[in-house]
Amino acid sequence: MASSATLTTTHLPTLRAILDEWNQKRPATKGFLVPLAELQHSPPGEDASKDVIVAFRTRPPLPDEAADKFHADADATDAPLDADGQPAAVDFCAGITVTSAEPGVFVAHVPGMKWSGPTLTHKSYEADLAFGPDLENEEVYQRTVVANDMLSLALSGGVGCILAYGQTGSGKTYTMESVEHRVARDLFDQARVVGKHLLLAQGGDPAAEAGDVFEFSVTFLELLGKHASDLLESTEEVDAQGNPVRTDIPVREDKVGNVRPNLISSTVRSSEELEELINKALSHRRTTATRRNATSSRSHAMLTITIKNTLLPYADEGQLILVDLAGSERYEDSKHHDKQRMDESRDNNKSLMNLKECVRAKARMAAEDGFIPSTRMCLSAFSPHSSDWYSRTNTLSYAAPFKTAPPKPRGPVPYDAHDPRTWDHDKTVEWLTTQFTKRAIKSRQAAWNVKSKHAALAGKKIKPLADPEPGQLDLGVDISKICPPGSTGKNLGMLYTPQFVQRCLEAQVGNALTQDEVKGTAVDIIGNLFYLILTAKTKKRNEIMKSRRKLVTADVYGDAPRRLDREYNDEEFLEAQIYYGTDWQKIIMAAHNKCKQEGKDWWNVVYAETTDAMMAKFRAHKTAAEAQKVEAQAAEDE
Ligand SMILES: Nc1ncnc2c1ncn2[C@@H]1O[C@H](COP(=O)(O)OP(=O)(O)OP(=O)(O)O)[C@@H](O)[C@H]1O
Repeated sequence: MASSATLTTTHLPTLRAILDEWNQKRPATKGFLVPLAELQHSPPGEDASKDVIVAFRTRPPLPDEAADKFHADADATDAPLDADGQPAAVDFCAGITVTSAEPGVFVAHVPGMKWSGPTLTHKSYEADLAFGPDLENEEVYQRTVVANDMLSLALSGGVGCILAYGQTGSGKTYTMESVEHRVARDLFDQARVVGKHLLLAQGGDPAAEAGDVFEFSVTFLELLGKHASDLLESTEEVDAQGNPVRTDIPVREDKVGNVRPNLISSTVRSSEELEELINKALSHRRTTATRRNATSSRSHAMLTITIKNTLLPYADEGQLILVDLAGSERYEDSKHHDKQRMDESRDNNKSLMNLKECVRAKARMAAEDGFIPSTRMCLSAFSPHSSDWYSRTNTLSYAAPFKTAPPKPRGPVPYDAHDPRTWDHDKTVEWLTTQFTKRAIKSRQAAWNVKSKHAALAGKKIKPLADPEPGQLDLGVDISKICPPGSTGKNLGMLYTPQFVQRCLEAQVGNALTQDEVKGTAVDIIGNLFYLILTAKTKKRNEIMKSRRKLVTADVYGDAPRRLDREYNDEEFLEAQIYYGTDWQKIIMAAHNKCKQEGKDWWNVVYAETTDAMMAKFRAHKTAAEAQKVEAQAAEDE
């Protein structure tokens, strides 16, 4: 394994020739399933939204970037020079080719070295969508947010979340800012459409201002290292880099484990107001010129739009969460940073690792539970350059947990009366009928009580209420419309409260229940269903936690050598690389060359042994440094 820059710089002409040959032989690129023009005019169908979507995007090379990437490294002694002894002009060398847009497939061209000379390994990676360098932001937005109906999902009380992850300078901010502006552009129009639909379902006035059905509030959080701040807070003070100095805000956990940063929540009533707020927050975001990116956002930024349905004030609030994560940095990206930037990079990398673990845990839970309640999207951004292959592998391994396969069909699940996820259609209809029957009996009794009271006032007595004949009770709704053929308890459990309420309103028949009664009953019933699901999930989760084997990181992280007896976590691996600096690659290269001479197995034996030894040295250094620190502290205390 050679240093990415060294290997590709020295052997660029050969690598380009191999790439050309591969390009000539490969089949034509597959496009998207639906042309953009059709996508824009056909609203997404019922099943258009997926639970988890992984999208790749690679940007075009920027002017002069290729030369910079290959020659900016002061340590690169073997960079080709021109006749004047200056670094020779370097043309772009592609590190990624999109071979299919949907399903997304892109091929990463990984440089390597054999005795016979440099090699390129063409590794395929799959996602739901892959956006090549020529695609505009509008198309990316249409095919991610619009095609997956994320705005309607949030307006229906659901949660839509997009996380942009990738190496520094790969195009996350470019993509996410464009998504944010387009959400601001479209959200209120979409709210009017959905609002009108809701008003109509309730027999309300369709001409009424449907936009008033929803209330929108916005927060914008910035996380930089261990500091959280509010991007909507204005401040006059600036630091040495010209970035605003903002006060840290407390981040607390509530009783049920939700993390609650203490942010200003601003109400917005129109596209213009939302756009203004987004612009204000983005202008407050800290950026620094780094070697990889002249305007590198050094922080994670999280825009949350919370949507309250005023027709159903007791229902779940919908959320759109758009997260532009700080760029991941390798040693090569960060070695010219000052101490503060170095600390930021370390904290950023650490938090990205932690987030990855959370995503993995959530994805596994969802797969085990067979129940995923929202749409989440991981938008992975990639540099197009051949020299960035290592970071690319890292980004791909980051996206992997998102792609945790949806729960596989495991054959019929045994029926459990206390777990709606196990109910088939008939059992679900039976349960709904019981629920509405209870309500109808209550209403009937209440109506009889009123009549009886009136009669008593008039000195009369009315006949006692007879038990209803089976099947004769007027439930006020058509259950077959609430639970149409094929629909099960699990399907109902995936609806959000407003969606279920709307379904019940549309299923209303006769006069047994007023609209308000249908609404109230629907909210109670879906609440009961959620409660049953939550209880069943908690019970199952506890069982799983008891029996869960220790997770082995090797199956997800990809290329770093793993040994079951001596696991490296990625954070430590990265710290070790920073500690070794350029020596890291030198030691690896020397071991690689020796291994080739001796004809040993590189990947499973020599690479693993070499990194083991380096990690041991790094750990010893860390222990000694800690001890020194303690000693120095003790001396200072004296
Ligand atoms: N699809 C694209 N088309 C044209 N230019 C792009 C594209 N994507 C990114 N760029 C440009 O590339 C540069 C880096 O992009 P951006 O700042 O979005 O990277 P980033 O991943 O957010 O980096 P960091 O993590 O350092 O903040 C910017 O100059 C941006 O304008």
